[in-house]
Amino acid sequence: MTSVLQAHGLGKKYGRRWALTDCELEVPAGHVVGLVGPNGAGKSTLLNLAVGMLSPSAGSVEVLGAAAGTQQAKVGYVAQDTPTYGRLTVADHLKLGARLNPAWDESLAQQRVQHLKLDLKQRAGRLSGGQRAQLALTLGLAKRPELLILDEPVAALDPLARREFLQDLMEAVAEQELSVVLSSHLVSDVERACDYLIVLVDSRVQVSGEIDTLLATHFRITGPRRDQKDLPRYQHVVTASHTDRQSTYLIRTERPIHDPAWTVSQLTLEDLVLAYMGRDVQPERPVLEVQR
Ligand SMILES: Nc1ncnc2c1ncn2[C@@H]1O[C@H](COP(=O)(O)OP(=O)(O)OP(=O)(O)O)[C@@H](O)[C@H]1O
Repeated sequence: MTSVLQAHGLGKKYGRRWALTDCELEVPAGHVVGLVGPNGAGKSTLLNLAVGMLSPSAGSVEVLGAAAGTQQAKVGYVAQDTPTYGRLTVADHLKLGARLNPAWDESLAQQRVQHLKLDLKQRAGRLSGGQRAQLALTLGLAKRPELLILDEPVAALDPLARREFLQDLMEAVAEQELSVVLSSHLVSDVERACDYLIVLVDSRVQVSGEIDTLLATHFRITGPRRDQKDLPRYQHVVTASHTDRQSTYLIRTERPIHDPAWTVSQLTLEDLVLAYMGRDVQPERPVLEVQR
């Protein structure tokens, strides 16, 4: 199956500072991919490279099997600031969408506008932030893309609207051949809607893969204090912490853990994400918002 997103040695530099470094990714089609990471990690940079709005400073990126930016009819993109034209009405946006997109689904667009109670005659500049986001998302979905890329699509939505939007997205993925890559700060949204995870921190991909597989291969082990060098080589340490007598490791391994000295526990998605982000949640300065 074609990869929706494939990156090799991908990097982007703004001036002298790298915003994305050595990015290796291969995301298969048919997934809802959650791209998570703290502010400034490089998420928008990666998504902008994927849609061809930025060009790489190093390496390459392909989308749907072709160079990024060359498949615009098949790729929908909703940028972080949910761009709309302030002076145009909601109806104008739909007309524009219909004119610019060969696979435009007018009935889907009308249905969503009605359901969201958006006034067709209202100028976009007079909509609330959340309504503007919904309009931009409607345009993205009605384009009927093969790949929909959404940069923090639900950030401006209220909790109910957020849940409904993610539900719509999952239905669209189930009904049509749609793959989605969305960035989010909310682990709960990723948990609800995504089946594939990419964690990006400090301009590097820390981990990527199907969420079920990641959860089945990561464990917390706790037991009498032991040095990392004394763990088997097939147990890859993600994080380690020690007291005088006890060690706790978060490890990735494909093999069963038989050592009776360890108490083994499964991880939640939140544990896993936070472990790769390299630190615990600090209430006074959260790096990743966790909502239940
Ligand atoms: N146009 C630009 N010029 C210079 N530096 C930039 C530019 N855009 C982004 N950066 C820098 O690149 C780094 C990555 O930014 P990016 O917007 O990709 O992060 P992000 O993970 O999307 O963050 P957020 O979650 O806050 O949206 C940051 O350090 C940012 O300051």
